[in-house]
Amino acid sequence: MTNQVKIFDTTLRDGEQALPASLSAKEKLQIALALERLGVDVIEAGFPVSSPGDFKSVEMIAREVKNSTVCGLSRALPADIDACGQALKVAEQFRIHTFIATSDIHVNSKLKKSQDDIVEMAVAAVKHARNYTNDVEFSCEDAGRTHIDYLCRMVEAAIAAGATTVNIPDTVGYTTPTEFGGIIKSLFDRVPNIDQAIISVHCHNDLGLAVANSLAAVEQGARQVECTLNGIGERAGNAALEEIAMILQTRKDMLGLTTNINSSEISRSSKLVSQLCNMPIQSNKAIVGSNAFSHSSGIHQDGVLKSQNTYEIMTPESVGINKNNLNLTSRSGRHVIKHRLTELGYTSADYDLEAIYEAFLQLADKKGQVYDYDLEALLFFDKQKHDHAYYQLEYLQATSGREIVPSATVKLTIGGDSVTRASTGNGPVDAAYKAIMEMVGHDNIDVVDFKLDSKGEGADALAQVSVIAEYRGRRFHGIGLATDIVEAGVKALIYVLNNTHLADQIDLQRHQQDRIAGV
Ligand SMILES: CC(=O)SCCNC(=O)CCNC(=O)[C@H](O)C(C)(C)COP(=O)(O)OP(=O)(O)OC[C@H]1O[C@@H](n2cnc3c(N)ncnc32)[C@H](O)[C@@H]1OP(=O)(O)O
Ligand SMILES: CC(C)C(=O)C(=O)O
Repeated sequence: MTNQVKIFDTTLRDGEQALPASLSAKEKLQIALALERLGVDVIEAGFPVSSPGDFKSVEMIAREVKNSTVCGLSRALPADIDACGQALKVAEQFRIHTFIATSDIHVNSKLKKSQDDIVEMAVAAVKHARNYTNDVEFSCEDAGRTHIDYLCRMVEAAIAAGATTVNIPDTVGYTTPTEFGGIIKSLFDRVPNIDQAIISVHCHNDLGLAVANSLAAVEQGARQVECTLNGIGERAGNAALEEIAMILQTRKDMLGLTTNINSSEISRSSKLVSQLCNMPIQSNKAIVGSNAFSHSSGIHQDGVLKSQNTYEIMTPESVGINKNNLNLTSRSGRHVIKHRLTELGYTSADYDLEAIYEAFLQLADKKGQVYDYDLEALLFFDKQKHDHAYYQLEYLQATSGREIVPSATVKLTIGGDSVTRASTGNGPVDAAYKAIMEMVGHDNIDVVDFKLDSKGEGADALAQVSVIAEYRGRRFHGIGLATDIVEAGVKALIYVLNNTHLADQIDLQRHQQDRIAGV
């Protein structure tokens, strides 16, 4: 048996299921490219049949990603599998992942079919997927609560039908490590054709055991782990990729296993996901929490100063965290910005130095000192900027205070034309939003959530606003970052508007294609 464990990342599929609003195709692509740099073997990019937007983003990722296998999920239904095949066919290497539940509770109460019917559907689905690719994964949903005899029967049938990876999910995070490891061991002991497929695991964190269960499975021979960055996913989430990767790397002495993960990419990939998904990382989170490499008590600090490994079992650098000792201010030049970005793990292909430097100077003039977080935020927003964004903010002035009516004047570029409006409201953000909505003419956008966070250190922190808005029955997420709260709020709304505009365009294209096809 190989000592290589494949890392199958499902941040864009199971992870996205946990978000209150979908990511845009562009955001998903940004995450997919980060996952590729991180070295994941398989990127589960989405569930193509679920919506035209998901189909498009899977197709876009399939086209752009070259060094990881791109995968799409489907129920055990021909139409779902066909959607995967269509969306993925542009990829250099792709996998179709099909699944059906096998536990009594799901078979009887949800699928309402017999066990024989379910085996038949699974076999037919795997065979159908093999018409598109030789790389087919089959999952027994809720395997953790499936009777072991039936699970063995299903795994054997799926492999005989052509599944090259068989995944054993603990869908509801119910099992304990000894129990889950035991399930994997039983499969290896009892399924006669098991060596013809890779056994994979997909553990949820309902009892906080997702990583421990995945590790127990690997110790029993599983050679693929499904996981997500920062552990995001349905309910309490999935096994955290960064924890699995660093356990295997740090305890190679005991486990003797390797992965293809380039661990120095972990920190910035994790930040990107946290930022785009608006899912803050708890400070004591293993590997990527802000306290993961901080030492606060005297005995620890003394130990670390004498020898870092007294209290650090891995170095911050090994996960891409670099300690900064250069102060970045408006007196800094391009060289130091480039140097710092290189230290943070970015290459010149990741940014436009002139654009970043200009944004940096503006920020430094307002803030004095610019921290790593600020620099990464500038990079992040630079990447977000579409050169031809339909809606762009040109000018904003807002007034508020006691005993006056809050008002705002906003100038936007809309599809290349400049438009200005002024409005009043119950606060400056409300006034600016009213002015924008009037210009945009959307009375069907409903802002359902507005969250303000401070990002960075102390009173110097930047304001980050996250907005969720409903538009034509779907939810869109936007983020805005600025030294000024009103500006951050306006940028977040404009971000949403650009995403709704892209979604409208995808729908329009789809209608045109349907019309041509005579549907
Ligand atoms: C454990 C997991 O994470 S599984 C992945 C979860 N992800 C998603 O659900 C993606 C988002 N979902 C969607 O967009 C929609 O639910 C769709 C497009 C997939 C399906 O929508 P609808 O056709 O309206 O069906 P709906 O979601 O209401 O119900 C699911 C149906 O699929 C059936 N089903 C569920 N799993 C499977 C499966 N693996 N194979 C075949 N059928 C299945 C259910 O029994 C139900 O069928 P029924 O209508 O005959 O009762
Ligand atoms: C579809 C499968 C792999 C899944 O997400 C689960 O069982 O949790």
